[in-house]
Amino acid sequence: MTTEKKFIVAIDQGTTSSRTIIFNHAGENVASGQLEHEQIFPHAGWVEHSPAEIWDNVRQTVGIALADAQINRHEVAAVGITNQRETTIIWDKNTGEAVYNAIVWQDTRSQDLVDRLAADGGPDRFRPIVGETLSTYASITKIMWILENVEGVRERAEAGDLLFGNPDTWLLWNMTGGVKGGVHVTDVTNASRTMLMDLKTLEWREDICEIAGIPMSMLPEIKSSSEVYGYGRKEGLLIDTPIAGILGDQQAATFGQACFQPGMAKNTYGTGCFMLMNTGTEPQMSENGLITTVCYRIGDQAPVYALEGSIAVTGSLIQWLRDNLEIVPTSPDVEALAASVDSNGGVYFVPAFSGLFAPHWRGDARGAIVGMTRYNTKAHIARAALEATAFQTREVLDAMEADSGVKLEELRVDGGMTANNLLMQFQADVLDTRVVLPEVAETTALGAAYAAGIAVGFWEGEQDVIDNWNEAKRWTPEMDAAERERLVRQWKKAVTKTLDWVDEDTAI
Ligand SMILES: Nc1ncnc2c1ncn2[C@@H]1O[C@H](COP(=O)(O)OP(=O)(O)O)[C@@H](O)[C@H]1O
Ligand SMILES: O=P(O)(O)OC[C@H](O)CO
Repeated sequence: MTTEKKFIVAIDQGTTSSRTIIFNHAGENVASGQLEHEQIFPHAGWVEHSPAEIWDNVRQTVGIALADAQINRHEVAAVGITNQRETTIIWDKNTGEAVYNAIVWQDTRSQDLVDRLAADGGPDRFRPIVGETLSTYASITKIMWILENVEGVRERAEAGDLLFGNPDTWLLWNMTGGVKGGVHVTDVTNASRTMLMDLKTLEWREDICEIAGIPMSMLPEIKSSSEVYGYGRKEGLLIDTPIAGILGDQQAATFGQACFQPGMAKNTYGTGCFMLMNTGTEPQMSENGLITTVCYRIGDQAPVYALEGSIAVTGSLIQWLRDNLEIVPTSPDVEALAASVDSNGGVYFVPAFSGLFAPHWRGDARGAIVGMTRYNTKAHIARAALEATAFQTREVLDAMEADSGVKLEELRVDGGMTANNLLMQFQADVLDTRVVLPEVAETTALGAAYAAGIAVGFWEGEQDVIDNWNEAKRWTPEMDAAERERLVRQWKKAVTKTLDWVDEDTAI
């Protein structure tokens, strides 16, 4: 049995599935395992996951990936974790059991709590400190909801028995021993999505916790994105292996895409879309509806910040066409259906299913398909659904360019929807910017692998990431400028039709 450390294990705990990918020193994917988990929708606007199922699936995918690669823990230099951010889990440190399901980032049940916090000082009251406007997106009101609505939880939290974490923290605690000494830690990128961390000091804000009624004993210790947090538990497949990297999934993709220079940006096209632009070592506040977030921090080096445009519904709209309208058998089939017509036929589909996130932040918006005439077919709706991803991305890029003063020459892309050639060409056309896909499509897992590998000396640093990054494909703008701006004006008009929808007459 060899003891040479040749691999890094990356765990990517996402919204729809958990993946484990094993990378070699060249940053190549050598093996993987993936399992989907149940999406629980107890009421309109509520989205939950089972924390126990997530932990179980992650353990299984580690086993599948190790078996697939035919390697054992002795060949693994370190483990990195990346995760869906904001999603909130609270559990009992004595039993290891969650007190409630994970409340997922898309969940809008905490709107009343958002309004309550905003009543004193407005929705931007914490923004200069934490980098974002109050909305149902961040963890803060999800934690408050559990504390205020699940029986007995507040008392147990105040007694010091309960722990909070996003999926990174939940997995790390379980992987390092759980009730038998699990490590209760998060990294700066995940902490920056709670609205409880001060972006400058990188510490929890006592005053915000007090206003929200969140006992600070529940909160994990905040560490960098790249250092050894703990070691695999005795009972696990990765016993004694250092767990040495944690990044929120969108920050991990930014890292894996080697966006290390201020002004470089990536967009990930998955369930939602998340564009991040590296803005350097000082947090830059947005004037245009973007989030200021920590991009990464390597050990005790200065933190690097990003501006982020988060779009709630993109790939999930294609799933909705598949599952709810049943007009395509699988998501990839949307491309052929959309390509069967040569334009959207005047149809615009604004998928404000969870309200509108960046750059609008309108919880009162709801979805609308507008511009329909009797001429239209399901193909126009499919095309409008795909185009919605590109238009929403254009709004975010406009905001990012206005905030940063950077005219983006190239957008690096990744995620499931980048397989859609029609969408990617339309994206380049609507942005008037080159769109570039790297060879390794799993940039999220790769970013977490790099963070872990750098911490243990498997890789030396950012230059290795840059050297291993290779372009696979590019789309260049072809659309006439007048046509582009006409389409964007129509899109913006469509957006106005979705606003102010939710009021006292709205049934759900
Ligand atoms: N060829 C395609 N065209 C359009 N959408 C697609 C295509 N392939 C996958 N998708 C969408 O991409 C999403 C899956 O991408 P992925 O990066 O795995 O997402 P996540 O990490 O958010 O779970 C799904 O929402 C799916 O509908
Ligand atoms: O799991 P994903 O890829 O849909 O990403 C979710 C984001 O982290 C939510 O902020």
